[in-house]
Amino acid sequence: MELKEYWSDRNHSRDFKLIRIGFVAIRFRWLVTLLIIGIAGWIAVDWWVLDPAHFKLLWKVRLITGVMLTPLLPLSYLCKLDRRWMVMSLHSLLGILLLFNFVSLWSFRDGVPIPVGYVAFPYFLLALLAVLPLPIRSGIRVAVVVTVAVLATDYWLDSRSLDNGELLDRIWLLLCFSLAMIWVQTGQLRMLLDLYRESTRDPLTRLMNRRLFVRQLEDTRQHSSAERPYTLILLDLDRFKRINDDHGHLMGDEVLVSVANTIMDIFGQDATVARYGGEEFMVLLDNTGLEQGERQAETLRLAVESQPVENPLDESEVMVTISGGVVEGRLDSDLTELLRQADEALYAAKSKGRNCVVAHR
Ligand SMILES: Nc1nc2c(ncn2[C@@H]2O[C@H](COP(=O)(O)OP(=O)(O)OP(=O)(O)O)[C@@H](O)[C@H]2O)c(=O)[nH]1
Repeated sequence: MELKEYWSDRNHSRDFKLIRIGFVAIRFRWLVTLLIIGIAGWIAVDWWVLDPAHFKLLWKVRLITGVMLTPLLPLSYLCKLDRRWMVMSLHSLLGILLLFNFVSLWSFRDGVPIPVGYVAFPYFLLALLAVLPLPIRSGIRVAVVVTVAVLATDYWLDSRSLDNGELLDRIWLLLCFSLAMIWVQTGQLRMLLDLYRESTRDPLTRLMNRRLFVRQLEDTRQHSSAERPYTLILLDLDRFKRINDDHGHLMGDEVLVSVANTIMDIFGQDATVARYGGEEFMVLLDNTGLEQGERQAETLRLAVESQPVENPLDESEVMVTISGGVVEGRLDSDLTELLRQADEALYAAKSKGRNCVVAHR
């Protein structure tokens, strides 16, 4: 769990960014729907508590605000596609609501007592925005925008409040609500990150699982070109059942973790590595042709062969080897066919006697 993951979405993977934005978009849509109903529905309360002249002005303000918020509903569907739409939608929401806050408070400028629903609106807004799983940096931005707008509105409409303790009181209250909002938002983000990890990581090796790998593969395919192919390496541990049978499943697990670590040592951040099945691993090398991929698979095979795995129970060593099938993909590749070809190449490597790499040509 790293703090920087909570600080900014720059530290999130592309896949998680898309998932989070999708989640934010759904909550945003509900938020806007509730605000439209709430702001327009409040007309009934105003009719009850305000004098007729004041009511005549404010019901129009409320209705116009509701109408201004409505385009944000279809916009929220675009948010799922691009982060910029999300940022624009959030800014628009804040802009419209803070303008509503300004105009409605302005209508009370003649010394008419302000009903609590209007005084509390900015705090209510901060509480509502807590439902969005935003990183801390975005939460701070929202809090600063709301705080500055509320204080500017106060100053503009009632500069008297600067002379007494009211200003300090407001700042203090806004700070408390802002901190609570950021705290809840971070909690939501953490929950989302935890759920994402649970559903995309293999618990034993901590590599990504097959589900996420297939999504990454599709993403790589879409960004590939004739000059920029990608290569898949399907790896399978040789005679792994025998290791389990001879040394126990605990040792089998130890071997899987050790091979996963070796793959990560060899490829590091340059590749997408997944535990594809029980004793199968998949490596995706972006911007890599077949020959280069084959060479890298061979380097990995040698590394695994030269690193026996120590049995934690009796400190004996177990020799491990892997076989690999290598295949090159293009923009127009059918991924199901590509995976079938990788499987075929792996099968050929097994048939050749194992502990070798075969490329599909
Ligand atoms: N310890 C352990 N074993 C696993 C795990 N997942 C799958 N296996 C075992 O992996 C073994 C795979 O065996 P096989 O498919 O027969 O393959 P193999 O013995 O490696 O033989 P070849 O692939 O033909 O070289 C099975 O015994 C599974 O029980 C796991 O998470 N931990």
